[in-house]
Amino acid sequence: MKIAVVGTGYVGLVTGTCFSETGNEVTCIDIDQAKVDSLKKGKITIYEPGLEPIFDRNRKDGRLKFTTDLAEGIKEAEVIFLALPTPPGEDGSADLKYILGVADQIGKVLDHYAVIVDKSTVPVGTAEKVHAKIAANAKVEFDVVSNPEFLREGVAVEDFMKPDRVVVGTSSDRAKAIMERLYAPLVRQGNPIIFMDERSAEMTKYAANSFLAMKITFMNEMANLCELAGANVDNVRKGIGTDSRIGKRFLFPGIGYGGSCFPKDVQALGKTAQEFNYDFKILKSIMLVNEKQKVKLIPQVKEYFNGDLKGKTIALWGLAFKPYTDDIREAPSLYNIKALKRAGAKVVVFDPEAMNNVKKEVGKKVKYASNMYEALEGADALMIMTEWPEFRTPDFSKMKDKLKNKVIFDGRNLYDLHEIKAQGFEYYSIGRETVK
Ligand SMILES: NC(=O)c1ccc[n+]([C@@H]2O[C@H](COP(=O)([O-])OP(=O)(O)OC[C@H]3O[C@@H](n4cnc5c(N)ncnc54)[C@H](O)[C@@H]3O)[C@@H](O)[C@H]2O)c1
Ligand SMILES: O=c1ccn([C@@H]2O[C@H](COP(=O)(O)OP(=O)(O)O[C@H]3O[C@H](CO)[C@@H](O)[C@H](O)[C@H]3O)[C@@H](O)[C@H]2O)c(=O)[nH]1
Repeated sequence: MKIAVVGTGYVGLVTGTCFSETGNEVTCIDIDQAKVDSLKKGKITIYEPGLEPIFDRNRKDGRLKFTTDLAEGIKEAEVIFLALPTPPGEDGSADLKYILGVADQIGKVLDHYAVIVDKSTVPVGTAEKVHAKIAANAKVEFDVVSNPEFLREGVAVEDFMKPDRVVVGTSSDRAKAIMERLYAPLVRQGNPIIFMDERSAEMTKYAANSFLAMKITFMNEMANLCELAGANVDNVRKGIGTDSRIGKRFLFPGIGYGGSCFPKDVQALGKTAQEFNYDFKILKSIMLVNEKQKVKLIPQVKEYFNGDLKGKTIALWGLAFKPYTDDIREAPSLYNIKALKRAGAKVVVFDPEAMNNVKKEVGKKVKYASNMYEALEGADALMIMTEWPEFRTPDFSKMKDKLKNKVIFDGRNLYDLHEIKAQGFEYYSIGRETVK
């Protein structure tokens, strides 16, 4: 099948690359000339484990092409994916200017029947808006389908190629048959394609992200209570996660959720509720708790230094919003850097992948170490922001040699309490007893 993907960012590149792998002819379109030039030369523009070999193979075989020209890119495409940004607008609701702008352009150049697919995360009612925009100019028949994407950064290829489910919202039998054919190689592995109406499909995406954010937030609040009550949240997590009605995943407490999706999508669903005059109380709580949780360790760091961080050097391990990505959008590390700087501390950071992105955002306000141990050289304390695997099994003696004070503030519960005690560290983590 010939398909086009408009927007070649994270989701667009994964979508285009994976669909070329299942034998389709894919053209990815982006307005960013530098991005398209780089992709044409074979230089991948995102860090995503496992994507590069598939990208290389299909590009070389001519199944994966790139262009900045929308009309050329969608020529003869049976399916046109919109994988465009939907950032929060000024009031927190999803900004549809990219989607509707492209829909307007498509209407002007479309010269054959095609299924236009909203792959971006868009509020309920968007498929109708996209339809109206295209219809204003289109001289041919077309359908608009909602097909939200559920991939996670870092495991995006796996999530795309073996989806738990594929959700397709459409009221057109013609579009349904095309989507069924396109997804057949992926859903054949036993994972269902769930057809529904457009509005329910749009709502499903926000429901999934908000539910997961709620699960994490619940555990963060449980962790805070466990600390006060002398319980261990890790035990509680295991105790409830084994109940299949609750499930083991997304129960890990920490310093809040971040990334390009949960924060904006919980906020946008809240805005949708407001539009319909519905007071969705739990969403408000999720956002409030998460804001506080991100900087939860800061008061403990201050207390350790008797309230004064001026002149103290704090080392940060981990900057990305989660491991296996260089993405720092809404990363808790950025909020902690800000809080530490505001309190007068010096900050030295290390992350295996996200250093360049942080340099662009934070510049010279912090010092950049070339490895995890260099970050500790003469530092007064260590804070852990991201659970990269190399931080899980460090050389503790090397750490003790370099750190001025043997103290760790761990936002990701990386270490066993007995082991860290045996190593002689003072250790603060989330929802567990402090080791002194
Ligand atoms: N990143 C994720 O993990 C993820 C997962 C599921 C869903 N989503 C959703 O998918 C959508 C896209 O997210 P993303 O992370 O891929 O965004 P992104 O910012 O990485 O990529 C968007 C791309 O669109 C391009 N673009 C902007 N205007 C354009 C135009 N007029 N024509 C062509 N290209 C244009 C940009 O240059 C950019 O390359 C969002 O709605 C997001 O919520 C993201
Ligand atoms: O038990 C957990 C699991 C996750 N997190 C945090 O939650 C955030 C989001 O993690 P994750 O969901 O793995 O990352 P994303 O790549 O943002 O993926 C989410 O957002 C995407 C964009 O909408 C969706 O497609 C995915 O299904 C959804 O998981 C990160 O800050 C994690 O540190 C926790 O604190 N505890």
